Amino acid sequence: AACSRKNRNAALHPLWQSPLTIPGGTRQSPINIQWRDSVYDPFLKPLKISYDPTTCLHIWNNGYSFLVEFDDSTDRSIIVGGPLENQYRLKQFHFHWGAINDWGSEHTVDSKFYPAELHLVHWNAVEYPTFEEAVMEGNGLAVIGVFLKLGARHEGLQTLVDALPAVKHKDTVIEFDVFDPSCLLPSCPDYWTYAGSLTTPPLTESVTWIIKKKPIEVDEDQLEAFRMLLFTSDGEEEKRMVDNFRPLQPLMDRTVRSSFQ
Ligand SMILES: NS(=O)(=O)N=C1NCCCN1
Ligand SMILES: [Zn+2]
Repeated sequence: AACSRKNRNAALHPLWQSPLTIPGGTRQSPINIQWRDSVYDPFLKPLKISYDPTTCLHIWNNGYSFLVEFDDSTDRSIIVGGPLENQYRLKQFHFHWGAINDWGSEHTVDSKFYPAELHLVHWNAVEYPTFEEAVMEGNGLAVIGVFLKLGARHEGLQTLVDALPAVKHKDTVIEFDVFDPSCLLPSCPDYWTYAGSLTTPPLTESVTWIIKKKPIEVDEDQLEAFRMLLFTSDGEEEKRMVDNFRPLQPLMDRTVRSSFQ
């Protein structure tokens, strides 16, 4: 239904029943990254990633996406460096994708959508005791975003794709006990970074985004495997899990920095 201007803030995103705009929000995500407006920052360090594949726990369909969750009770899977002042612990990764290949990513680059986007979610366990507390703090989270483009089959992703039929319905889970998510990262070290928010509830403005410049390639069958998941629980009328991305948010008073010239 069309939203008139006056109650635009009351508009809810059909998928998450969450506000399209956070009242007073000044650093919401996702955003369009205008390449020529990003500013090279020579002081940005290389991002250092060290994941222990045995910290992988399970895959579950939470009704928005499918999440691969990790044991974040120790510092065995962490990232450090880049724009970050502390080290951050890996908690989970998940994806956003479209019904067709023309869209699906949350961030865009020069207004171009990719068919899907991977988010690796980390929290600042140096300064905060739990993920739930870190979610409420401006420097609480760091999310690495990786674009997926249509191309060659991705062998590392395939082990994940093979497990998806077991989590077809909302609130289903399958054990997944060894996986190294660094196989899902492009080899190129280049990234953009900016201060933003979670793109699904609680939408808090607690995320240092690190968006990789280069996409990874996946093939059509692998994208189709994402699209056969369901938003709905077993026994309900089936709704395919597609278009689970939040609309673009205003940049406001922010600069996107690049680690490359
Ligand atoms: N798409 S996102 O920004 O990663 N949003 C998240 N919300 C809940 C906690 C994990 N991540
Ligand atoms: Zn996400």
